[in-house]
Amino acid sequence: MNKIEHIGIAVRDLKITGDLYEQLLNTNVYKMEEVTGEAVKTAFLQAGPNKIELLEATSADSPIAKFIDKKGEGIHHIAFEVNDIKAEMARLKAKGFVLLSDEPKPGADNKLVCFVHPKSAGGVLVELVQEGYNA
Ligand SMILES: CC[C@H](C(=O)O)C(=O)SCCNC(=O)CCNC(=O)[C@H](O)C(C)(C)COP(=O)(O)OP(=O)(O)OC[C@H]1O[C@@H](n2cnc3c(N)ncnc32)[C@H](O)[C@@H]1OP(=O)(O)O
Ligand SMILES: [Co+2]
Repeated sequence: MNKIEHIGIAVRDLKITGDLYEQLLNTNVYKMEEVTGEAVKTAFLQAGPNKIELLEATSADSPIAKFIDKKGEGIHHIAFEVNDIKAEMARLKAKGFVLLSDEPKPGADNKLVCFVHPKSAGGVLVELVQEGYNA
């Protein structure tokens, strides 16, 4: 794992919370993108070297909708950058971590992603992201 690539925050309204975070971080949303495979739309802000990903559900069965229904708005996941997502998935699987997909999936921001079940990671939803994937 190279670094924290982004922190994912579940929000009810991307525009409202995006505006709030622009004030908070004194910066602008630099990218908005829908990820249909995850039933989410995202907004990205940069805080120095760190990235914040705001996520709004696009359907009632979105993981973000379920999360907000259960826990309210707030930090949803931590994403780590990896060099070789398939090798990392194999390494984690061999160590007994529960992965939420057998293969990496297309993510936002031209990434390839996979998730580790929060029950495997001390109650934290962990995302692995590999840079430079072009769907
Ligand atoms: C890929 C696009 C973008 C990117 O970065 O490129 C994204 O990040 S998309 C982010 C949205 N997509 C996902 O989150 C996909 C992975 N998530 C899932 O598959 C589910 O949300 C899952 C399996 C984590 C939970 O789904 P489930 O249907 O099992 O919901 P439950 O409410 O029954 O949860 C079971 C259990 O886990 C706890 N939980 C759920 N979500 C989280 C979370 N984000 N962080 C910590 N814990 C979580 C939940 O509280 C339940 O625990 P319990 O003790 O039973 O209450
Ligand atoms: Co993410």
